[in-house]
Amino acid sequence: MSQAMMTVVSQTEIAKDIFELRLKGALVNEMGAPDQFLHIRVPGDELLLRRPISIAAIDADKEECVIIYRTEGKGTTIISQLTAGDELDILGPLGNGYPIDMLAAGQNALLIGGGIGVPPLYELAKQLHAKGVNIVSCFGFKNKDEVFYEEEFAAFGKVNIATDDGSYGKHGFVTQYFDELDGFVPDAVFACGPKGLLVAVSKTFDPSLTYLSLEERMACGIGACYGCVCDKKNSTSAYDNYRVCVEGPVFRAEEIVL
Ligand SMILES: Cc1cc2nc3c(=O)[nH]c(=O)nc-3n(C[C@H](O)[C@H](O)[C@H](O)COP(=O)(O)OP(=O)(O)OC[C@H]3O[C@@H](n4cnc5c(N)ncnc54)[C@H](O)[C@@H]3O)c2cc1C
Ligand code: FES
Repeated sequence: MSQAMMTVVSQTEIAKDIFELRLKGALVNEMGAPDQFLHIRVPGDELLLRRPISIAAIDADKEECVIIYRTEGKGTTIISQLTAGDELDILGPLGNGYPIDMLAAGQNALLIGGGIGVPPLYELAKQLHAKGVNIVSCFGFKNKDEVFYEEEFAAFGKVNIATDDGSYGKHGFVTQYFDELDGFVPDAVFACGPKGLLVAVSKTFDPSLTYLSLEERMACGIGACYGCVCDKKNSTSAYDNYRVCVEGPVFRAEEIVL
């Protein structure tokens, strides 16, 4: 983990309020595991706390990486105004990403994402595909305007999409369609998205084979403030919990209480 400046290569709005930001810098050489995150200092003097955003793609040859984020408040709105050549102060890469060593060529991985939980699954899909793992992706979005990266994921396997209002793909929550996987039996399940989605995933699939990426509000991002704790299964005291920024953001479903 280092703190360094990275340069904006490009910024594109790829769906409603969803931005794809490509960054360049030596920090990319430290990136590896899918779904580690960057802790970004928002330009200007107004906002003290860094904002955590997952790494969506790593291009080591070009020393570039991609983050994809939704404008939620002041911080992400300021970041969305950056253009090529601007610089960002980044701390990272932070956290433990999705493990992939336990999967071998020919095994099956199911990727499940909700909204802005989809981006961190992209680097995962890339790395699993390179290993020869079969991939099926199931993604849920609010509506057609917010759908993104369908084609990019389709390069790695089948993509099922559902929208809350039925304006694209299947109608309803993506979690309603887990029994329509056409006989695809996952050897591991990887999910990222809102808590309701993570709860449904952990109830549906074997929790020892299911990896969930959690999002908690963060302050330090490096384990010092305990601002991001989540409940540990079978914890022995109120102080026996996990810090999402250090022990996570990815946990096996059987390790945590959602
Ligand atoms: C490990 C990690 C990875 C993340 N990766 C991504 C990503 O790849 N793409 C992306 O769009 N977002 C991601 N987030 C969420 C992102 O950090 C917040 O949306 C962002 O910090 C909001 O900052 P802001 O100043 O724009 O909004 P603020 O003004 O700080 O908040 C605006 C709204 O967003 C909510 N919010 C703020 N932070 C979080 C959070 N951490 N989790 C849930 N809700 C939050 C607030 O409750 C409020 O309603 C990630 C969060 C974590 C912890
Ligand atoms: S954000 Fe400070 S311990 Fe996780």
